[in-house]
Order: sequence, then C-alpha cells, then structure tokens
Amino acid sequence: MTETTAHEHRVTSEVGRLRTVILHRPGAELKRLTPRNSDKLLFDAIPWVGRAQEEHDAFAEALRSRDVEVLYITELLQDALEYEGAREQAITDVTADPRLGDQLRRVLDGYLRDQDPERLAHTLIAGLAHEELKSGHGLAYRLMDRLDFIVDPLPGLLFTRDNSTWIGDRVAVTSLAMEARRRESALTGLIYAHHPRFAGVDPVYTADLEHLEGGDVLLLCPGVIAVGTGERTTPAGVERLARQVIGAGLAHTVLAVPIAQERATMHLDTVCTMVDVDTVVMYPPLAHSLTAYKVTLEGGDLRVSGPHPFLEAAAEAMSLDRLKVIDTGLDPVTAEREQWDDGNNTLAVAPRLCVAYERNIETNAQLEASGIEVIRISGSELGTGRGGPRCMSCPVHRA
Ligand SMILES: NC(=[NH2+])NCCC[C@H](N)C(=O)O
Repeated sequence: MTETTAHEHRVTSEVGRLRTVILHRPGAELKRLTPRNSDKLLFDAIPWVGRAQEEHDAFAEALRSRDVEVLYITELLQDALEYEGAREQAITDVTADPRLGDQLRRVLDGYLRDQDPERLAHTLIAGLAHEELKSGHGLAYRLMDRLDFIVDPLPGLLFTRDNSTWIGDRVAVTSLAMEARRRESALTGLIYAHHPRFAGVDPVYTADLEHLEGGDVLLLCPGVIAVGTGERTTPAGVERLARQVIGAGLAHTVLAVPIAQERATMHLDTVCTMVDVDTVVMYPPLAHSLTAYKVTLEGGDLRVSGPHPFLEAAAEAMSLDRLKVIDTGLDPVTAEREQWDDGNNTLAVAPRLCVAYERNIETNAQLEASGIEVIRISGSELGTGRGGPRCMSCPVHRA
C-alpha cells in the first residue's frame, strides 16, 4: 500500500514547476487494437506495443530526471481496489452495461469478484474478450462474436490529461464524450474517492455532468481558465465548469473557445499549449481566427460576453499587454503536418522548459529560437493515438 503522508495537490497554471504527474504506461489494452476496432477506440494506426512502452518509459524518465514525481494509474487503481467500497463500485459500474443482459451480468459479476486487486485493475483497463470468459450461457453471450468485448478495453487511458484535470486544490473528474473513453473517468473517480493519497480531496466536477475533457482545459494563469468547446467538451460542459469553479473561488474568468469539430482539433490542447507565463505555441491558421466568449458569474447568473479575438481576450483576462505566440511548423504544409503530430501538444515542466515529440523538427526549432528549452522524446508509436506529452500527463502538483 502507498503511504498516507500528506501530499500536495494543487495546480493553478500550465507552466508552474511540475512536481507530481499521473501517467499511464500503455499495456495489454493496446494489444486489443485491430484494424477492425481502432477507429472506434480512437487510434489512427495499430501501435507496436513494446516500442510504445519503451517510448513511454523514456517519457517518464525524462520527467523524473527533472525531479518530477511520476504516479501511474495502474498502481493507484490497484491500491484503491484494496478497499471494499472501491471494488464494489468498480464491479457495479462494469456490470451495469445494458449490452450484457441479466445472465451474462451474473457470470461476469462472479468472475470479477474472484479477482484480487491487481487482476481486477488489469481487467478494468485491458478489458475482457468473449473468448476469455469460459462460461456465460444465455442469449447475449451466445450471439456475441468470439472477439467481441464483454468489458471494453481502455486504450485511451494513455491520455491521462482527459479523464481528470486539477484546478487549484480540487480535481475535476471529467465526463468524456466518446463512448470508447467514457469508462475512464469511472476509474479516476474511484482513485480520487478511495486512494488514501487523495483522502479529503473534494471533486469540483464529476463524471455524470455535461461532457468535459481535460484536453480542453487550459489554466492560463491563476484565476483564468480557457476551455475549448468542439468535438469533446460541449458548451453546456463549459457552462457547468464555469459555474462550479467560479462558485468555488477557483477562478474569476472562464474563456469558452470554440474549436472545429474535427479529429485534428479534438481538444484545445491540440492547437495551443503554454510554454511560459505569457507565451503559447499555437497553430498559425488559428492564431488570429480563434475566438473566446468571456464567462463570469454575477449574482448567481453566468454573464457571457463576446465573441472576442482569443489572444486579446486571454491577455486581458491575464492582465498582460499581450500573449506571445510561437508558431507550429514553418510553412503551412509543415505546420499542418506537425500540428497533426502533436507539435502543439507540449508539456511544460517549468516556465520555458517543455517536453515535446522529437519528430516536430520545425516547431521545436521555433521554440528554441524563442528561448524555450525543449526536452525531446520519441513518440512514433505513442502518437498513433493522436496525443502528445500534454495529453499523456495529468499534473497533480505544480509549484
Ligand atoms: N488531450 C488530448 N489532446 N488528448 C488526445 C486524446 C486522443 C485519443 N485517441 C482520443 O481520441 O480521445
């Protein structure tokens, strides 16, 4: 078991010194991907799993070598599942799936109850294929394909950014929009509710609320949050988050930023991330067309103004003269290629120090020319899920 000494949990910006981060080392869930199911599971290619693990280990090591504490979802989940309440909740969640039917539900329930925390965590993440459950009569079981899943695998868990996100000393357990990822936040919800390390943490958002994903949430500075709204986070999700965080005194302004409902721009952090307190790296075609609606709370009602140009609205809310912009790529074609390969999706370890995929040569060169130190990691396999260093990390503590 993990020790129960007090740990700090607090994130008020994108760039404060990174102290603790949650990652997920990809495992058996990635081995479930086939050309038949990868679209639905939101991967664009079939990753070479061993190599993806090596790349991920190097990512974790790069963070540790900068004194960042790395926590892994699998270990946190195993620890949480030592508690009866967490086990019960986990089993109830997966067996509630209406596709199962009562008979298969009973069989699955028994199967899961026989598993120790380690095995149960594995099943919850890697999923369970029909052929692995040896018994289970009834129509639902009989009419399934041998390769169908009784418990869906969660390859998207690699992108820990999306299934929970910290705002100040509170965590937002998110409500994921895509069917393939919805169960992820049931697991992060369990961790925050039952793991002793997070005892006393009071979530500011929960998975049953309107769709909201962490990749859309950018903590521009203490008190100011930009939230993308497009394929994943809905405008209603931004409204709800604004009400919760402003109401709780965690922010004074939320900027709702509409982004195209496309895979290339699924989250705000696919087109814009911060590398310094006043600097973003941003996809050039959007730099001057992105808009923002300013949301504040007055007498219990949300007040909305805009649309304003995003960069101006952000600078004003942050009390800056202007927000500096570093461009993705160089020419439009390189920029488009590097945006797709998560060139924008940097993870700041401290102001002017970030982790980025090595393949985005032009964008990394632009960052360095602007005085940003770049820690390069390889991500040829990790990137097949369309996510970079920011997507693959959930900061829990920034100083
Ligand atoms: N914060 C992010 N940009 N996350 C990327 C998530 C990628 C994942 N395959 C998805 O489609 O959901």
